[in-house]
Order: sequence, then structure tokens, then C-alpha cells
Amino acid sequence: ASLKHTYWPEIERVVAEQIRSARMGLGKGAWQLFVEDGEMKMYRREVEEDGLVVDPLKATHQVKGITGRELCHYFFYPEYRYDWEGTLETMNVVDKIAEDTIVFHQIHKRIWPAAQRDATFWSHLTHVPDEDNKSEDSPHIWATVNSSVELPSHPPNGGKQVRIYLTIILMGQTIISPAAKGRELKRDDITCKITYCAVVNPGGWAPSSVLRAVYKREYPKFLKRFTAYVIEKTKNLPIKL
Ligand SMILES: CC(C)(C)c1cc(CCc2ccccn2)cc(-c2ccc(S(=O)(=O)CCO)cc2)c1
Repeated sequence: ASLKHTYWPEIERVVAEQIRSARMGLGKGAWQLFVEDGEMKMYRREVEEDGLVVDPLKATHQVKGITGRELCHYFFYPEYRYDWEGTLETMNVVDKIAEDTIVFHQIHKRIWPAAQRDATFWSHLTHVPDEDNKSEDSPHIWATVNSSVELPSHPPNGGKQVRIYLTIILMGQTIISPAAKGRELKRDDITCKITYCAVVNPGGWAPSSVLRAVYKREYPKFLKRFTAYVIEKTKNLPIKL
């Protein structure tokens, strides 16, 4: 628990910043729509930091039959990750600093010709209060934020991997169909509005063309595969708002 106090101020700051970023829509900056597939829209900005591609990504999606809480639950808890994270080679829980806050070390599969990469980050699962507190019952918005953290126990280049630096938010808002008023809620009555924002610094040098190609292939695949996974996992379970 003392570890939570070490990380907590930074976690609170980054989580608030990520929620603001996820909420504010595309905002300024030259966002390019690079994927449109049904309800899924993916935007990116071309940004390089000392020659490294760090293109921020913002994705919106909408799926029926799951809640924002269920979406963020399956994204946060480690026991499901190998089921949906296709680029994962190994994932270790370094520290569970609270029920809703876990520190991970992940080694990703090598994607030729780039070197293999790894990441150390905290992950925090939280309910998101409504910004204007207007709606009578609390809004059904949840988020999971992943943000890189230096770990003395897992120094960069400790292994042969290149360390990546990421800040990610997955936010889900549950919309309940008005037709459901006054009767028992069914999965057909709910829709989850999804916002996924990611900024990943790939760490050591990798060809921009390779990173952008991987990025354009991997992100759409991830969001489609992950949402399909949550729909499948929850379809016969009671709804968790
Ligand atoms: C392509 C780039 C954006 C730089 C990239 C490269 C790699 C490592 C795999 C890789 C890709 C390309 C080149 C070398 N290695 C991983 C990720 C990445 C890691 C984590 C998450 S997460 O949302 O936190 C889900 C939990 O795993 C999302 C994306 C991104």
C-alpha cells in the first residue's frame, strides 16, 4: 500500500489528463482519419521526436451489448490479456499496488525488421464521474489508463529488448436505450461508446516506414479483436453497469 502512495500523485495527474484528452474529441492538430470500418474510426497525427515516430492515435468505436465497465474490466485484468493482445510474448504482474492499480512488465513479439520491445507501466481502472453531474443517475463511464513507469527492478535494456514508452486510455460510456425504461435491462438495450487514445514512443530507432506500417495494421486489429472478445465473454453474463 505504501507503493500506492509513491505512485498515487502521478497516477491521479495522468489519469485526469488522459480523461480530458479522451473527452475533448479531436481538438486542434492535423488529425488524419486513417481507418474507417463500420463504427470504428481511427485518427493519427504524424509526430516525430528526435527522428522517432511517436504518432498520437485517437480511435472512436461503438458496439452494442456491452457496458463501459465490462470493456475496461477485460482490458485491465491480467488474466485475459493473452486472449486478446496479439503482439504479446510475455506479461508479468510486477506489483499489485491496489485492487484497481497494477504494475506490469510486458515483452512484445518481435515485429521484423524492428528489434523486440518491452514496456513497464502502471495500469489503473476507474469509474469516471460525469463532468457536469447533470444526469440524474451516475453516468456509466469507466476508463483504464496505462502509463509507463521506470522500475529499478526492470531497467531498460536489462534484457535484449528495446524499451517503449506508452500512455494509453481506453474509455467506455454505456448508453441505455430509452425503450428499456421501466423494464429489465437486456444486452440489446445497451451500447458502449468507446474512445481509445495512445501515444507510444517506440524507444530505440526503428524505420519510420516499418513503425507506421505496423501501427496502421496493429491498432485496427487490436480494437476489433478486443471488442469482439468482450462481447463474447459477457454475452451470457449479467450486465455490469
Ligand atoms: C507500433 C507501436 C505503436 C510502436 C507499438 C509497438 C509495440 C511493440 C510491438 C512492436 C511493434 C512494432 C515494432 C516493434 N515492436 C507495442 C505497442 C503497444 C503496447 C501496449 C498497448 S496497450 O493498449 O497498453 C494494451 C496492453 O498491451 C498498445 C500498444 C505499440
